[in-house]
Amino acid sequence: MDYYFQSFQSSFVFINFERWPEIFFFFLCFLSLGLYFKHNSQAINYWPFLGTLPSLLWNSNQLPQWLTEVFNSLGRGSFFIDGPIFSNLSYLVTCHPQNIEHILKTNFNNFPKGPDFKEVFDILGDGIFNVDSDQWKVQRRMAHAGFISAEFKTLVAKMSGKEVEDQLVPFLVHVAKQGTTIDLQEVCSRFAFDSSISVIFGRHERYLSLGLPSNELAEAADDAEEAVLHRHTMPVFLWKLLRLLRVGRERKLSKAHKKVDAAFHEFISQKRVSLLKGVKTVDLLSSYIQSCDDLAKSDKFLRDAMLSLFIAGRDTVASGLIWFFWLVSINPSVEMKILKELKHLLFSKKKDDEADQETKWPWIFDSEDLKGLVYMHAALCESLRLYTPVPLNSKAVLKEDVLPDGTLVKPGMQIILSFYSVGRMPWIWGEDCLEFKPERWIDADTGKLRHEPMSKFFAFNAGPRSCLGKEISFVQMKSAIAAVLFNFHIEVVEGHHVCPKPFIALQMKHGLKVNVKIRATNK
Ligand code: HEM
Repeated sequence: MDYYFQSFQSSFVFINFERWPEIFFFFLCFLSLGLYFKHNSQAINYWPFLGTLPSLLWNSNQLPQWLTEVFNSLGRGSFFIDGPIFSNLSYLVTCHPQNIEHILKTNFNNFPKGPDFKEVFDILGDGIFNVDSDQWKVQRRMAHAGFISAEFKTLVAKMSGKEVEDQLVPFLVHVAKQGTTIDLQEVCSRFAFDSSISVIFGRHERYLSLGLPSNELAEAADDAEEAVLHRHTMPVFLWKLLRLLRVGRERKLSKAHKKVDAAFHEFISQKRVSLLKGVKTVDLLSSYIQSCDDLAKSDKFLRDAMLSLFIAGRDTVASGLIWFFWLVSINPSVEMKILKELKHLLFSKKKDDEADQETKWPWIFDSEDLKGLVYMHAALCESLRLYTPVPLNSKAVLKEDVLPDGTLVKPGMQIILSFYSVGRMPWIWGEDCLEFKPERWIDADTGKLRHEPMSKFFAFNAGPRSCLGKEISFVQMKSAIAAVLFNFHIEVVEGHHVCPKPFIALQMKHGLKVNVKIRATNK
């Protein structure tokens, strides 16, 4: 025992304490290299001192794809991203369906959005996306009341049909006749903007029309979203400093903020006036104002609430549509099956004496009829699975908890739910997970939609905070899809490179350049 004590003492003497910084440095190097070799996979690197932060920053422009690569290379559904030593920065990233279910449903109260989310998305104010607990409950109750009203649902169906008939289809007819190449992503984005404004404010903006007019609100929203996204690619202190100094994208954001505020305050005051005059309109803003809730007396409350709904509806629907059109264009057999289903629907609607008559062109389907189309629904779900419009979601942790896959999470930690990766894991969807196969949603025996895939499909979130606009977004997307595919043939320009660009919703980095051909009239 003495011997050990003495040798311990002598080694103590041997260490020159004036050189402790070097010793400490070498100790850290040793530790970090150990971690580097222990944890490194091809897709993620644990750097000495810096943790995984360099990998995260390096891949911040293609986060959903990179996270998917890491999951695949590690061969598991959860991993940690750690910041530099002593930084306290720790993210758990997961795509494990049971973890996601646990976080979004089973132990919902333990995983709020947290204050960081609100800080980055400060432009949304106290809208539904930015709030937790009681504030969220109030917003959810008011929004829910608007969404479930039968009158509102009827109006959405009517308005979607009208936007398709009066704007989308005439625009494509013109393009097809001119033979010009267009960016279909821009068309989808304009269509979604108009749909969103009509559902929320009952207004017809006609952002999608010949000549592609400019629109201050749409452009301000784009600028704002781009700047908010940019905040994710730099340390918090840096974007806060840029905000304080009002330079770069932060300057753009502040200008966009003012423009959005001005437009929304104008829409709100006009709506108040028209409701006072007794003009009856069915839209979400009217439903909030007429709710008689004290909160609805505040223009600031309405501005925040409507802005969240606007962002929720515009970007997601545009994203859902563009990836669908692209996937269908490169999978002609799927396109044929959708057309077959549409033709069948059309002929079943024709009266006996009309059966032999030429079908009027362009043909616009009634959105109510589209609800029953199994194959189209399956194809749309399949496209949302592969190109999930909201690729990532983030949650904070209140109390320590163990997730179903055994991962321990602690207060202060941030969790990233990678919905994009969920759809691309062979162990979740099978070896053919990267293939566009609507059939996986259909029961081969009954020909009906299968329920099982829904348990691992998080495109619309899940649990108490699941998407309130799911039903109306299907109505809007199906109306557009049916009209576009039935009346036109979309050809992607040869050599056009398609790759995802995360925006608030998943977009195409280079847009989608297409030529539009008129499809031969169907009898
Ligand atoms: C393809 C279309 C859509 C997709 C994929 C989608 C997806 C989602 C997702 C993932 C969330 C959770 C977001 C979060 O927790 O941060 C969400 C929430 C929400 N969505 Fe959608 N959405 C779509 C369309 C719409 C539309 C058209 C509206 C309404 C105009 C809408 C209204 C909402 C609302 C109000 C919430 C907040 C729910 C809450 O926090 O309680 N969504 N949506």
